[in-house]
Amino acid sequence: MSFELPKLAFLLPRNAEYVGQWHTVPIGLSRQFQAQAESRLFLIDAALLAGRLPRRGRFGHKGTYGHALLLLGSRGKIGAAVLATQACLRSGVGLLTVRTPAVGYDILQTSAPEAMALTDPAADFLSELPELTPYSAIGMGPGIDKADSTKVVLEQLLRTAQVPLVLDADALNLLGANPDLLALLPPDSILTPHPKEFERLSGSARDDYHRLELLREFCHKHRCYTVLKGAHTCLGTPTGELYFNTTGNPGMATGGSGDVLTGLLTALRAQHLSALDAALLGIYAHGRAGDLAARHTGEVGLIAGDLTRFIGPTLQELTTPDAF
Ligand SMILES: NC(=O)C1=CN([C@@H]2O[C@H](COP(=O)(O)OP(=O)(O)OC[C@H]3O[C@@H](n4cnc5c(N)ncnc54)[C@H](OP(=O)(O)O)[C@@H]3O)[C@@H](O)[C@H]2O)[C@@H](O)CC1
Ligand SMILES: Nc1ncnc2c1ncn2[C@@H]1O[C@H](COP(=O)(O)OP(=O)(O)O)[C@@H](O)[C@H]1O
Ligand SMILES: [Mg+2]
Repeated sequence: MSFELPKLAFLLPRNAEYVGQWHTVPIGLSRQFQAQAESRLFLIDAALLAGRLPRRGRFGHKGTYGHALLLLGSRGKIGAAVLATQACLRSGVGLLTVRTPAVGYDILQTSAPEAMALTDPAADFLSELPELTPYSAIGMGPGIDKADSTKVVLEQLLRTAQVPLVLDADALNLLGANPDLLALLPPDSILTPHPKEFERLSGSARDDYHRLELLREFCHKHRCYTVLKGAHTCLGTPTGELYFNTTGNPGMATGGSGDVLTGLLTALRAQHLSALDAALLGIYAHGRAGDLAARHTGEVGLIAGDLTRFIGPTLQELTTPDAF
């Protein structure tokens, strides 16, 4: 018998095998999984998220909603920077500053005039960390590439940041290639690897069940929240819970979808949501935006930029449940 993974999480006591995004799990392992995970498996659905996203106060101003810094892009991958920037802007942040290499300046200022551009002195890759004092959360990764100068920026960020971090893409690959940097990870950072990036961070998994075990170990060891992305994105927490997402569709299997998630999560962290609330809301809203977008474009025609247009309605839906 086979079940989609989210349903499976609650059926394991009776059904010791599952098939889903993570394929088939041997019967013994499923029992072991169930035994270990008793009551620490959750679905990310609207019910779980109720009350987690505060309404905007009548007298709120841009200072109320935080100032995010995004470190993004390299030559040829400024598109990733644009996508993360637009998503961040659509996710309620009060102010956004974007750091790209110089090659990104004109593109960013044109495609996202609401964001401030704080251009790196280097032409093609990030090479210097800016002053961090103004910011309430920092996201780094989409499109940055793995230049030596960018590794130095990441290390400086990990050593000096006093505010929540969201790390994605080559920020994760640089951590994987330089595991000593993992010890510098500030507690409650959010990491957003897809399975290949997660493999670079924590080694290869024997099977999909083992990958979830590695996820648990990784989050515990590094005191971080890790968003293992896929068809049923799974959030691992430092305390061992696993949360499986229920939104999203295969139309989101298109370049840049993950860059959008980085911008969204950074905006939520900048607004002073806890790492857990930001991760749960961000994961769900990202998939839900994909579902709303697909109603307009179809799954086949969906592109990552479409997601950004539906983040607003999705977050509205989560703050005012009766509005739709
Ligand atoms: N417009 C722009 O500027 C864009 C810029 N971008 C930027 O490019 C950079 C490189 O990012 P990247 O993720 O494409 O490269 P990489 O780490 O080699 O991983 C690719 C491999 O991972 C795997 N894989 C992925 N998902 C999986 C899953 N769910 N389940 C299983 N496997 C999965 C899969 O491996 P395969 O199965 O093919 O062996 C796939 O081939 C990054 O900085 C990003 O921000 C992009 O966002 C695009 C738009
Ligand atoms: N089949 C799918 N169903 C639902 N969501 C998906 C599917 N495929 C990919 N996604 C989502 O799309 C995003 C892809 O992220 P990522 O691999 O980092 O892409 P990129 O680096 O191109 O932006 C993730 O959030 C993932 O959960
Ligand atoms: Mg990615």
